[in-house]
Amino acid sequence: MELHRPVPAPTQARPPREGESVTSRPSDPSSSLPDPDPSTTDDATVATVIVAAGRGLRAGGGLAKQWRDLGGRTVLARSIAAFAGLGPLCLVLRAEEIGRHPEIEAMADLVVPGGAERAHSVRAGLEALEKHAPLRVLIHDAARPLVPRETIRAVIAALDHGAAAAPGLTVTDALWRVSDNRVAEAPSREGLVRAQTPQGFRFDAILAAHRAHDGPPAADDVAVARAAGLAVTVVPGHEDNLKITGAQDFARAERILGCDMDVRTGNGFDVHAFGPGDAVWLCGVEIPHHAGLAGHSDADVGMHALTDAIYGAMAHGDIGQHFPPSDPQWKGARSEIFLAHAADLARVEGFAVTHCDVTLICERPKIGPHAEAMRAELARIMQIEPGRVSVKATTSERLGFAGREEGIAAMATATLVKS
Ligand SMILES: Nc1ccn([C@@H]2O[C@H](COP(=O)(O)OP(=O)(O)OP(=O)(O)O)[C@@H](O)[C@H]2O)c(=O)n1
Ligand SMILES: C[C@](O)(CO)[C@H](O)COP(=O)(O)O
Repeated sequence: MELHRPVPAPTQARPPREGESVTSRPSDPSSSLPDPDPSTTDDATVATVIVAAGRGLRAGGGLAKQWRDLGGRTVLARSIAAFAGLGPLCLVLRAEEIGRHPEIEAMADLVVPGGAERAHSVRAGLEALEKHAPLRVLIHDAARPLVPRETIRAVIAALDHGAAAAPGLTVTDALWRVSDNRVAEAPSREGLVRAQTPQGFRFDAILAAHRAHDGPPAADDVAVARAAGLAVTVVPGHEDNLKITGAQDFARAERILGCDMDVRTGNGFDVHAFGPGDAVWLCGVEIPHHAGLAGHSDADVGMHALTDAIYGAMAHGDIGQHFPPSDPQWKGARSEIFLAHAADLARVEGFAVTHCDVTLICERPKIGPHAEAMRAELARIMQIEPGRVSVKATTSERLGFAGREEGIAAMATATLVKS
């Protein structure tokens, strides 16, 4: 057994105060425990055992599932990290694997060898924690790397009122018993829940229960607790808290983590020269000006840059390819048609435009007073929220064609996400 980092000072369950009654239900040995003292029920008094001594045979793939990568971190590192900030954490590994992954072991306070069955591994972890005398303990499968913090908190909170608590998920599908690939029976799902971990206990009660347990090894610690007469409270589990069991569960976990997201960025740039006229169209807003912008369409330079950014993110060419200037039907066209086309194409390909940012480069007209209207108009055309659209402007310090007020330039970026 190795000790890697200092653990909090042992926390003892306090004896009842003078005159304080301790209610006791004969069928529930847990109720003979004193109520937890609020002053000691902070997270530091909750120890954790993470059992990672399995072989992961059902998941296949050679390497045991707890050592495999899941979105850039091992499954085991994710499971340990989920319990950060609580009390001492004991990691249970197969004896021959101890010392092979120092960076993972360093995340734990104690590392101990497990046994042939999960129950043996849990027992080894509990025995190792005894000297730290935690008030409560959480026992968690390394194979459940995506356990949400809210699930952990719900289990800990339930231990304020009882000796044992565990997360469960209501069974929502009908159940079948199958024989020879045929439905032989449809058992009732009434009152059934799917058991998850972490399963939480008053430490002394579960250690005693494991020591007393005989017969075939139990599937989980709730079974051990119940065999010892402990009442177990069920708190809401979470669909994300899947147990990686078969090979297909890695893909499911990656989907939950969002690892399969396709994130694209595109940029666009456009310039239009000033010409005759008394207004310019910029980002869908008409602004009175002493000149117009020259172009085949309405010459909305900002909207063109943004449209090209969206096409660029999808690697679908540019406006010129989709709406050739040589085609007379686009003469004088509203640029709204181009932007709506690019946004529709993105939707058809499964992308959401999650953000875009347009910068107009000109001395005049002043853009600030119109920026909000431009954001609203671009958002309307793309059918996204205005909060995802940014419009800003800069001068070029009177340098170059924009500085000499010969024309207006615009640049844009667009971020597209497919999940
Ligand atoms: N002797 C064992 C068996 C299992 N476990 C742990 O208990 C958890 C739940 O077990 P399971 O999903 O069944 O894991 P494996 O036993 O590794 O999988 P398999 O049955 O497919 O070999 C896992 O984190 C596993 O590492 C353990 O610590 N010691
Ligand atoms: C403890 C457990 O995660 C509860 O659902 C589960 O029983 C352990 O996995 P196994 O496949 O039963 O070994």
